[in-house]
Amino acid sequence: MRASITVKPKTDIETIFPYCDKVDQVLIMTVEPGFGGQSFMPDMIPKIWSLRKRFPKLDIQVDGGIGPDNITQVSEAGANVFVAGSSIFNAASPKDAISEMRRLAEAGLAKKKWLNN
Ligand SMILES: O=C(CO)[C@H](O)[C@H](O)COP(=O)(O)O
Repeated sequence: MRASITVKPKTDIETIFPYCDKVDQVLIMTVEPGFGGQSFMPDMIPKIWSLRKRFPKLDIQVDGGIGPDNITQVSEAGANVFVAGSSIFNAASPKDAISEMRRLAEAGLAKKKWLNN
């Protein structure tokens, strides 16, 4: 079993810091939870940086409007688990969309930018 905490957009990331060493994963919502097809909220990116710097081994998941246009940004910030609905199911080739996002995410994570920012 894996334990996880989910953080909604209006919740400060610092609120959960005391519990992060007790869970396997934190899900940072990048839209208000409710339904697919919403626009990614770029102002959630600093939460990812902040969490990754403090917890280098934590799984950090992002959910909401994730696609090829923003997966580089969120992976460079330290997100390593991605929920993508519309960007895959609305793509001409879902298979190609997944491959491209996987490539971009792996490249973003490989930079380990959070070590220097
Ligand atoms: O349910 C959601 C929010 O509550 C998710 O955002 C959704 O499942 C993912 O879809 P999309 O990639 O279209 O945002």
